[in-house]
Amino acid sequence: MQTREVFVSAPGKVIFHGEHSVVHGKVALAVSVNLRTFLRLKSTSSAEVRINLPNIDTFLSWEITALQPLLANFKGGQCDPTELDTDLLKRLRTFTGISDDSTDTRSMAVLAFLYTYLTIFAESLASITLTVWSELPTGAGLGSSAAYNVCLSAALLSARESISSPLTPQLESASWSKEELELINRWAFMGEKIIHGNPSGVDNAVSTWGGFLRYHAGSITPLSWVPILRILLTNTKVPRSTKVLVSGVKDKINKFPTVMKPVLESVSAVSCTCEQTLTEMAAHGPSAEHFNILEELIDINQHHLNVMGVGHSSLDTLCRVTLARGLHSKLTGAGGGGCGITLLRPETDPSVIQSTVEELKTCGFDCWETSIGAPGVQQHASNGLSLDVLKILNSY
Ligand SMILES: Nc1ncnc2c1ncn2[C@@H]1O[C@H](COP(=O)(O)OP(=O)(O)OP(=O)(O)O)[C@@H](O)[C@H]1O
Ligand SMILES: C[C@@](O)(CCO)CC(=O)[O-]
Ligand SMILES: [Mg+2]
Repeated sequence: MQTREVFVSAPGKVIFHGEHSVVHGKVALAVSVNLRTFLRLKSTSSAEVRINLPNIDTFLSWEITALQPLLANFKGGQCDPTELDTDLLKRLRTFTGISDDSTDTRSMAVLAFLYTYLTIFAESLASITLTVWSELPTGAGLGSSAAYNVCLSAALLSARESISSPLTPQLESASWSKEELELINRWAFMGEKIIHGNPSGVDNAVSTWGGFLRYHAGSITPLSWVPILRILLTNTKVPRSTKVLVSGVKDKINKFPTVMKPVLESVSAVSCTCEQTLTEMAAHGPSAEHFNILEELIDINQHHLNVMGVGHSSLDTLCRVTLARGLHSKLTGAGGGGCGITLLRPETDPSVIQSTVEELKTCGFDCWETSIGAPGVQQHASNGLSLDVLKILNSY
């Protein structure tokens, strides 16, 4: 391994429509946001692997000689992952003392990291230190797990020289080829399986590719023709676990298949109608009627998500406060708390936005206007990062 230092970053996302249904093969529409996770990987000579995760107050290291036996029965040489190696994951759980039903933040982050590190470096475990820091709230529906997994995969694959280093001396930031991005995405999906249990793959796809995507049963279609949309993001700060919520929806579908399947189908139709409307808006210019349709679709989907059991009283509050000012909101991501999105119309008066944000803040929520369509995973030169981010990444 030649690498001394690698910097990468990957964005979070909002799901416009299709969360949960997408896990069951339905259509979702999602877009990257301008909040990113950053990672610094450094080669060391300490004969250990170290991970610093300041967002979750986790700073751990393992001796390479202690990790090596975990690979004893490993089939090895996996250069393109398709399935999670459940034997290795089981050995990792025993090694770390993390039980099968554990969903706590630190356990999930550590398992995903060790699994990705061991499988990528199986042939020769390298001495490295990784520091990951994110602008995204952890576990709030904005794809923090996907951005984490995409950064891990990109940095580890790059350090292992399984993918190139796209940076040239003239560039501050650069991305990889289509084939290399596909590999990063597939590896990140393994990490998502560890954190989400049964992920659809939409979150890691958006974090890898960036932009606005239609996602359907593993097939990713970038939407290049979309109008400029203004979105208010609200974090209710109610903690939740995507894994637990996804598994709750599955239980409900198994219990009431004839009741729930039409709901999933209807959400899929909402995604398709939304896509159609966005395409028309981009082609002919947005009209008030287009915005009426987008708002109605938001309301319909929010009701469906409540039917799936992933609503929360904090999200009801968000919908009520915004609707009182004529604005429409829905949860985004796995729900159960976490974040919601509110669509702003071009004619929405700035004073209305300001008073909405103020009232949401008095409810104890964080609320801000976000910009969407950020670039996907990137490698950075140190001068391609802001001084603030660099200071954090270099302080461990
Ligand atoms: N900055 C980070 N540092 C360490 N671990 C992180 C970080 N961001 C995310 N994680 C890991 O991802 C987990 C959160 O994943 P989860 O899927 O529950 O939420 P999310 O990805 O933010 O929301 P959603 O999946 O609904 O978009 C955390 O518990 C932690 O294990
Ligand atoms: C709830 C879900 O649909 C989206 C989480 O952002 C889960 C997934 O697609 O993996
Ligand atoms: Mg997640």
